[in-house]
Amino acid sequence: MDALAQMHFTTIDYVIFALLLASSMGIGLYYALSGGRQRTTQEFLLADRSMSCLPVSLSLIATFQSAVAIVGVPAEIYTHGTQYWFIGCAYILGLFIPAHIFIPVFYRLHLTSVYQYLELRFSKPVRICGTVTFIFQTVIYMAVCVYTPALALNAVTGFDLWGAVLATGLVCTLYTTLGGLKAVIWTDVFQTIVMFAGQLAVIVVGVQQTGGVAEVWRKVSEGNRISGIDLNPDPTVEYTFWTLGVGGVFLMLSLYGVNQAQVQRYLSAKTERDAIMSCYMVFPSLQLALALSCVMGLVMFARYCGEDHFHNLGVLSKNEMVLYFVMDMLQGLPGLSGLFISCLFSAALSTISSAFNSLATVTMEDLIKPHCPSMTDARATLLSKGLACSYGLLCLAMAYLTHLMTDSVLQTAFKIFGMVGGPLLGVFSLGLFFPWANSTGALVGLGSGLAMAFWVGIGSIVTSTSGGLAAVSQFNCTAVQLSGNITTAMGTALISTAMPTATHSRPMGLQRFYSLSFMWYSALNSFTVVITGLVVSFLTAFIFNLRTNESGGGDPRHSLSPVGQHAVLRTR
Ligand SMILES: CC(C)(CO)[C@@H](O)C(=O)NCCC(=O)O
Ligand code: NA
Repeated sequence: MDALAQMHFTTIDYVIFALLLASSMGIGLYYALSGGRQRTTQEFLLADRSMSCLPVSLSLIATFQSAVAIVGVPAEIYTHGTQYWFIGCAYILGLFIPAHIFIPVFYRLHLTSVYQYLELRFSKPVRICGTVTFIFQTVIYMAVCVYTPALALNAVTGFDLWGAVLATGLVCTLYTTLGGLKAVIWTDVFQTIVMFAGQLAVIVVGVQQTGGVAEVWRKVSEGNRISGIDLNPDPTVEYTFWTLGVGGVFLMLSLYGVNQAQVQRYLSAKTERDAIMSCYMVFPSLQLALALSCVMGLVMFARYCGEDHFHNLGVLSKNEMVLYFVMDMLQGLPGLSGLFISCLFSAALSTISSAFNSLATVTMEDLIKPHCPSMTDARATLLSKGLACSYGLLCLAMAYLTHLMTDSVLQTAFKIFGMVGGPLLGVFSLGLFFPWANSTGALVGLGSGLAMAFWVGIGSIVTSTSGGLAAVSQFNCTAVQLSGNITTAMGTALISTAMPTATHSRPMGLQRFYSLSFMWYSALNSFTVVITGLVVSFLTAFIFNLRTNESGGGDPRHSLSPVGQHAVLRTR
């Protein structure tokens, strides 16, 4: 670890990092003191529904692009090759469907919380269950998000772990509480630019130091990192075209279609057209973000492939590789490591600020307001600020629990999205696409979707076969790296990658079910909700019909009242 201990920040690096935090605070203060001064819930939670499409779109990509993706994707490319890049295909349908199906419905209903839709379409209990599920999902996700950059920074530079967690958590809590959604969106814009700039700078310097684009290309192709399209239909292989391009669409729908954080941004747009445009504009920026992190993984591979001192990486986890690479490469270039650290923290801040604001929104709109109909808007605004602040503090507490994290935060995030976001996508799809689905169906469906999610999810953790490691059959540089003293997860990853596929025994029965690729979690769990929901809706409608017929008739059409409700919803 000697090489690691030498890595330190210069003053200019600290200044750049401090500037990031200060500018974010500044934007928060500006929106606390300008406009309506955050005195109404309309302004605090929905930015007065006055935003244009450009800031909204940059804010949309910032929400789910956290430090998890910045450190996770390059590590994934480094160990598995470029197959992961095919997730870019899922962005097409994953954004087109929200733009033309979800946004028009939610925007025209003039919602504040997306869960109001569930009450209008089904019933109050469905709305509450949806909200609680969302709160659960977001709280664990944001804990991972605030912890990831702090942990990486601590491992590589010795920077105090809890100092970094506290700095992010507190700064973010402050500007979110002061400036409301306007501050959240405009800091997202600023932070997205810093994020792109940091990644781009590292790539440019990395390519230069490795000897140019041609040299990088030669090394990654010799190391077999450029993957062709993998059409293997086996659903237990982590990354194939099917898991990424098809399973990924459901992941994208649960994030960009029905997640409160994103829907709230669509709703803050000044017109429906702006909302749809912003969704379209996410496409190029998200492709850019994906390309930058994939290329970073390739450059990282090109730099370390076959180098002796690289065995140092063996003592790092997958989550720390990128930062090690960056600090190693940028030594002697003051300012650049500060820029990259700012990039990591920008990504994290923009994600957790969205989480705080959306959590405050749903708690206020779905859990508190319905019980206090006489509350004044001034009171509600004050309470929302208190909620945003409390969720910020809760996030710090949760980060403390994230000690138990697995070795890949990227996979952890995808599992959270699939296990909890998947069932939510299912409930909304049930309501939107199946007019005859009823409230009982939705409730039982959501329950079974979550049960299915935790069955497979926990099964995969217990048997720890989740997807296995898609073997890239030849890995030229492995031999050199394995000579180091490899004790940790990343070492294991390399060993498994290097293992010939033949020795990798195929799991059978339940084992096979548990080893389903986590990229399919969203699809599996949302389908479970829809199918169970439909079956239960038919059964309950049938029983209801029997009863009304027994009790001497009544109009059988009454049993189809959900259709009526749906029609009302559509014509509003
Ligand atoms: C969710 C996608 C695929 C698209 O936004 C990407 O941003 C990503 O890989 N996110 C990982 C989770 C995170 O960065 O927190
Ligand atoms: Na982010």
